[in-house]
Amino acid sequence: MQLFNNFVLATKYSLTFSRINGIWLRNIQCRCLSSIQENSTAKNSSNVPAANATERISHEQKTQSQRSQNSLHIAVIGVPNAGKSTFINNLINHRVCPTSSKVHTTRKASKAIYTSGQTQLVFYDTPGLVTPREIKRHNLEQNFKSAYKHAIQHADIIACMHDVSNSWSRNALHSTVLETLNEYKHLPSFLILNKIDALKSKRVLLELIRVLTNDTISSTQSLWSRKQKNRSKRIEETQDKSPALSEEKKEKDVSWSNFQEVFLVSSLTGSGLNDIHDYLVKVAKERAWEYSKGSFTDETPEAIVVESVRARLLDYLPQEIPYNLHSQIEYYSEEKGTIYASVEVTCPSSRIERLICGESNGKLKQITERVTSDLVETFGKPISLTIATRSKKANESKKI
Ligand SMILES: Nc1nc2c(ncn2[C@@H]2O[C@H](COP(=O)(O)OP(=O)(O)OP(=O)(O)O)[C@@H](O)[C@H]2O)c(=O)[nH]1
Repeated sequence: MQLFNNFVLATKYSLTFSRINGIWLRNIQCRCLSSIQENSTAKNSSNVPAANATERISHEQKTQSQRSQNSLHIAVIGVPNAGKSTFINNLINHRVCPTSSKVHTTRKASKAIYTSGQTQLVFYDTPGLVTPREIKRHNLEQNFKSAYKHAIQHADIIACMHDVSNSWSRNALHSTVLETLNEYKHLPSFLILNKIDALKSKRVLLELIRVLTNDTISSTQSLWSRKQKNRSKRIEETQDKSPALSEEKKEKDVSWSNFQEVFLVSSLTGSGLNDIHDYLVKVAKERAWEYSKGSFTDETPEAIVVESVRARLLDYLPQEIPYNLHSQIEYYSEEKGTIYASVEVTCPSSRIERLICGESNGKLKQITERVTSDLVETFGKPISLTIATRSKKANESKKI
């Protein structure tokens, strides 16, 4: 449903193309979009000394309102392509994390922030959990594996995303996921069975819940709304018992016994996301917000532009080719409410560069259009984007 909304929003943009100095520019005017706000820490404002009575009152009011603020930091983990970024974007109803149909779209842990009522949810979108072999195969950065650790260390709870659409892998939690859950067993965790829309028969889900939770959560229990009453008690009990559990009881190597809850969702269609939202709001901790109300991410706009280009290159180019490209920002500015950005994509050879550009630069134009509309959704502002390709060997560049 949320995707449909995005589509409706997208139809409100008027699109124009212009070619300046041989460069295709696509200017998108959007009519009714809110603007993304700069991140600023709300926390620090409590340290400002009140200079006079009025300031003191407003300071006290602020402190009072901070006292009633809740927040929760959620690390979303899972194997590559499980749907972590899609889940976060659709739960917070804002396109913050780049997504693609290929694995390893997310290369570093980034935050997506959602504030509703008194509660601020901070999601950590983490790179897919990988083995050293996969790091080599997909030319991943050396710090790829440690990126999610940094995220989990700052999390209050772990959301474990499991793709049920793949009949080969759905019957077991991946070894990297189990290793991570075990390493951070002091943190509460919950299981998300994602992509249920792709299942022909939902009956398989009951057995999956049984197997993946080691029979500790039954399918009827997994409906969160039915067990809210026992929730707090159970979290405390599990947290106390976690270390002992791991010593006394050996986990089956496909399951995890300490999940607090199980949710069945389709991140793509939005089905089941409201239940997770309500659950997270309920378990949020009484704590002052770290970000101001309008913040959606802690990423710089330049980084968002580059990552969005990278994500669409993954979508549009075959096999391993996009993994060998290097994208970097050439230019970024904002003038009169419009973003102007240029990204350079370095290709390993002119053959690959030709492949990206396509006949008469048709493919590069398509990619540029797609990234542009992604970025309009993210920033809520018109954007004029240029993607330039350059071959490492030929040292010449093409621009669209
Ligand atoms: N059918 C279906 N597809 C989904 C769902 N959620 C995500 N996808 C698709 O799965 C693919 C991967 O989604 P991402 O959100 O990029 O996955 P990720 O886990 O962040 O991937 P990495 O960056 O590799 O870690 C995309 O093509 C999504 O459209 C879902 O609920 N149903």
